[in-house]
Amino acid sequence: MRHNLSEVTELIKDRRTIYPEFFSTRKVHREQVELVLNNAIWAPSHGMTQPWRFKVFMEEGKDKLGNFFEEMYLKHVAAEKQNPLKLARMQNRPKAASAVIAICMKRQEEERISELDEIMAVAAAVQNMHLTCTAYGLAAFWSTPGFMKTDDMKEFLGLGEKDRCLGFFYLGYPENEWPKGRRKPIEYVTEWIQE
Ligand SMILES: Cc1cc2nc3c(=O)[nH]c(=O)nc-3n(C[C@H](O)[C@H](O)[C@H](O)COP(=O)(O)O)c2cc1C
Repeated sequence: MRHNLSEVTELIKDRRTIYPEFFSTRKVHREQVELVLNNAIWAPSHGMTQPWRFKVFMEEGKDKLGNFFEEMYLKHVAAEKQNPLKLARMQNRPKAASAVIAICMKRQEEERISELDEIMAVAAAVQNMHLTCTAYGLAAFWSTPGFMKTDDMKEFLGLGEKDRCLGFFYLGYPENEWPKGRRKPIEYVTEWIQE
């Protein structure tokens, strides 16, 4: 065995989504965010395109992001569906976090690799990030608001026409006890074909 399998399994099972409303005021340092990103980039990618791109919002950058979220919510959520509580949450979440990382996918100019493969590679990178956070004891949340798909978002993040924003990754320290997770056992999700 090349690694401690029980530790790896423990880490994978311990990874949890913790929302920014449950982050404490303790700050995550830039060096920690750098380590999280340095682990992200070891994800696999088809053709080694390494399509992940990150925009890290910290300090005052988070205010900019929160204000932009407010604007996007008001613009892109139909007036009759708007909810003041959801709007306030959207705007306040970046403030509650130490860092918010915009998760982006850079599309290859030649489009040799399928868009789905590029997106899956970025998702693998996000899992690396989330596991690294868990190892650190950091709370993290991958958010995918509907307006991430808009041209406004692309412009805000400086993305190209074929690139994609795949959501926002919030980091902080948890305020409360680490939550427990649950999953359906593999019998519910697996079919074995042996003959
Ligand atoms: C691609 C992706 C997008 C997600 N987007 C949201 C989201 O927009 N809002 C939300 O509340 N949770 C979101 N989540 C978190 C899931 O709700 C969470 O992973 C799930 O409830 C399982 O909990 P766990 O992460 O603690 O195991 C997302 C998760 C993934 C993988």
